[in-house]
Amino acid sequence: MVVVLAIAIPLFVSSSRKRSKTSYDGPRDANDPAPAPGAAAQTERAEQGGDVAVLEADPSGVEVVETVPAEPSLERPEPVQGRLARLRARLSKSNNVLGKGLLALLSRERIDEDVWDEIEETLLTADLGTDATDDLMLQLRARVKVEGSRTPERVREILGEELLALVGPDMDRSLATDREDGKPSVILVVGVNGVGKTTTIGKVARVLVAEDKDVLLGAADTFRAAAAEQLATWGSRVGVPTVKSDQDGADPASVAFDAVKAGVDQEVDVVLVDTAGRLQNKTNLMDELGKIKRVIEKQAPVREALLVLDATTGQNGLSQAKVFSEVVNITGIVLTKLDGTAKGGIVVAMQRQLGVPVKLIGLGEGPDDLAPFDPQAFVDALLD
Ligand SMILES: Nc1nc2c(ncn2[C@@H]2O[C@H](COP(=O)(O)OP(=O)(O)OP(=O)(O)O)[C@@H](O)[C@H]2O)c(=O)[nH]1
Repeated sequence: MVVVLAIAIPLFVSSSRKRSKTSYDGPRDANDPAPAPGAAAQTERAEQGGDVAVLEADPSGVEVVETVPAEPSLERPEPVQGRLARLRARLSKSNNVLGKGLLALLSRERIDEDVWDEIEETLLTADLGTDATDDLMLQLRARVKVEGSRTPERVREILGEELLALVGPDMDRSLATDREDGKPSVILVVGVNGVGKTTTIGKVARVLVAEDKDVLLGAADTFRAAAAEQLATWGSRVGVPTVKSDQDGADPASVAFDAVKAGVDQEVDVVLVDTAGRLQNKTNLMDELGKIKRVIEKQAPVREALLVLDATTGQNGLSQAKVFSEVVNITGIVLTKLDGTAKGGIVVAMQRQLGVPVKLIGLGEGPDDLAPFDPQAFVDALLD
């Protein structure tokens, strides 16, 4: 099998990233090994605008081809700070149903059983799930009773506090993106097809580049040939290399192995591994993902397994989610397409069902439309 490692070398780096980091062809950090003989000449040729192809024998018998297309300039990803605040308008559908709808109902002077029924229906419509809806109803009834007359400001405060408690402000939503024990952090990304895995990996790579991390992508979604190409394109826009196979239907575990090996050899901070979601049955899925994880862990532990879920599928996504969580130890959820749904309550439902935090949310198709999930900013966006 031939594995292609596509590395985009910029001619002009407009961002503040260190020039050498984007090429991964020489000493990038203080602790990096000395460059291989010829590396300087290779970089020089690339800087002059030429393509470079390096063939080398991999100890596992896999032929590795390294191509270095010259790129005029790299994109500069947006800083991550305050992204959810910037993207809050994208939650407008959820905001109208969950936030504004509830605020209006709870602000009524008299809240009789009919109004409570409407409140319950609103929560269920927003896909909060029955458990969370029951809990929130209990809390709201108790607080409204104690409160007596309510100003709109007070209603907003109460609802804000209760929604925040439901979303779980204390869950650890950090991503493992630092090297540990001299190894890169490997992040495995799983989920059914079409939920936005490849797009999410591309966006996460940009987030990491904005944080000045060295990143490498592994295209272990070998089911759809275009997926690997799509991933490599995302990477090349920000100078991140992709390890992929040039063969349709290649063994995904083998690509994952090569990607992590390249990540270890090149001393990157993070290796993000894309996987295919099109698997006919659970046994097949278990076998394939299990194998991918095993071969990766011959070289470095999988520090994160992110499950990507499409928010627009609502409660239907939950059964898929459960299957994946039985196969791999999910450490976080990425909820995509929250910009296209009124069902913002799905954040709470997913977390409750799977017992793991939503770490990232997708709020559009743009390259920087992915935000770290911040419970307070999320609740504020729903209510304001
Ligand atoms: N509106 C919106 N669209 C999104 C978001 N995330 C991904 N998409 C779109 O969803 C579609 C599918 O995304 P992919 O990344 O190809 O999905 P995938 O899970 O990798 O699919 P396969 O490779 O077929 O398994 C694309 O058109 C994306 O642009 C999001 O947060 N909001």
